[in-house]
Amino acid sequence: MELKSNHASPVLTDPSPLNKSRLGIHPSLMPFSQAGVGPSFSGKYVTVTRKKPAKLDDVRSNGWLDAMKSSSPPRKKLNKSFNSEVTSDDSEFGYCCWLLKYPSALNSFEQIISYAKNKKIAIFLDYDGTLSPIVDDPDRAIMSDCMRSAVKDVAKYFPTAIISGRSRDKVYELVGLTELYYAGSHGMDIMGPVNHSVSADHLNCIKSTDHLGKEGNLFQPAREFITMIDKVFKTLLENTKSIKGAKVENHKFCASVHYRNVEEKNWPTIAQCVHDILKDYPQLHLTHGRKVLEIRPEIDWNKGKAVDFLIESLGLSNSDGVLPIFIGDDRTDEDAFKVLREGNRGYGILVSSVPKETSAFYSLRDPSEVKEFLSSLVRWKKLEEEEEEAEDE
Ligand SMILES: O=P(O)(O)OC[C@H]1O[C@H](O[C@H]2O[C@H](CO)[C@@H](O)[C@H](O)[C@H]2O)[C@H](O)[C@@H](O)[C@@H]1O
Repeated sequence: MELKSNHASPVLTDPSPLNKSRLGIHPSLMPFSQAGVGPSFSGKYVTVTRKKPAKLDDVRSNGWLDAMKSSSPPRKKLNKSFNSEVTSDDSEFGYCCWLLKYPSALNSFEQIISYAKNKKIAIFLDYDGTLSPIVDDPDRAIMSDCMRSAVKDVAKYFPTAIISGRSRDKVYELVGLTELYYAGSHGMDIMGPVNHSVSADHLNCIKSTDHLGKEGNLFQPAREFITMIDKVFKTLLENTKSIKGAKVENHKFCASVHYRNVEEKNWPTIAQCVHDILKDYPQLHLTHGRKVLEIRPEIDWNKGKAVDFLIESLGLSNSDGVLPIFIGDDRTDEDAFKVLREGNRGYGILVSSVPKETSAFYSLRDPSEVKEFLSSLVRWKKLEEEEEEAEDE
């Protein structure tokens, strides 16, 4: 592990960004071009040219199981050379070493705000594992009242959006704050501010109204897939119903199969169910989340593109005076971290209590540190505004 600190400038070299094969997806299941294969959709972002994946008899051989095992960090790891459990002191040491590369955003707060001075900050937040702790039952991933008020406060000072893997309706129901923008299904369902130039540029972007009747720009680049995802969801529900602990969710533009509560000996069966579905739908592909397999449309769209879309919608693109900050904990958040890092544009902050490979720039240990970070931003901004007012008087 490289121990050199990288916190001298907001964005440095990308530490070997994650790619599909490293996420455990066998190359034979990765999308590749073959003209004329798959339906032709009209949307600007649909790039369905994938051939059916080769038949794999055993999901063990294609890397899915390895990816499933590593998809949420174990609390303790075995030290193979000594055949003993790594002590918590060892884990803490490993975490401290990792912090040199991905410094705590709390400890680096002064540095962050000195870079943010005279810039307009835009905040992008993931939900699960970031605003709410990871729990066994996805329906019980409740955000605390103090986190809700921290997010509400932050939205008073900075444009703030939630970008979640859940459906937009579900994440709105969980967060319940009208002052935010919401993107569901990993950014495939965005309700952003009205911006006429944006809707003209993007197909599938229409004027719409939100839950409270407020007008916004609704962007759904995978609209054509709604019926297909619903069908896939129903099949998954049927095919996994005998697997104890399995849970399937329909997020409208993607479907999730949770195996957190499934005995590990049954994980191959879960993987096989998902694998069998993907064989029938070459227009869809797999991504791995935290103890969850997700089936998504094969379109060129992700949380990173959603961040770009929202920045543009907010009228903040093409400006050096903008500092986007994305806070997330999941592999799907890496797309957003990469967009900010590669464009030298802002800060990705990974929420993790264990060392992880990431394209984020800073880290926070858990949702309670996320809350502290958001509150610190609010305190700093308030003070800055008070000082400006005092100077004007
Ligand atoms: O992008 P996110 O907002 O982080 O959503 C990602 C997934 O979050 C949920 O699952 C995860 O959190 C659950 C509750 O803590 C946990 O039980 C599960 O194991 C995690 O994978 C959600 O249920 C998924 O559909 C989202 O894709």
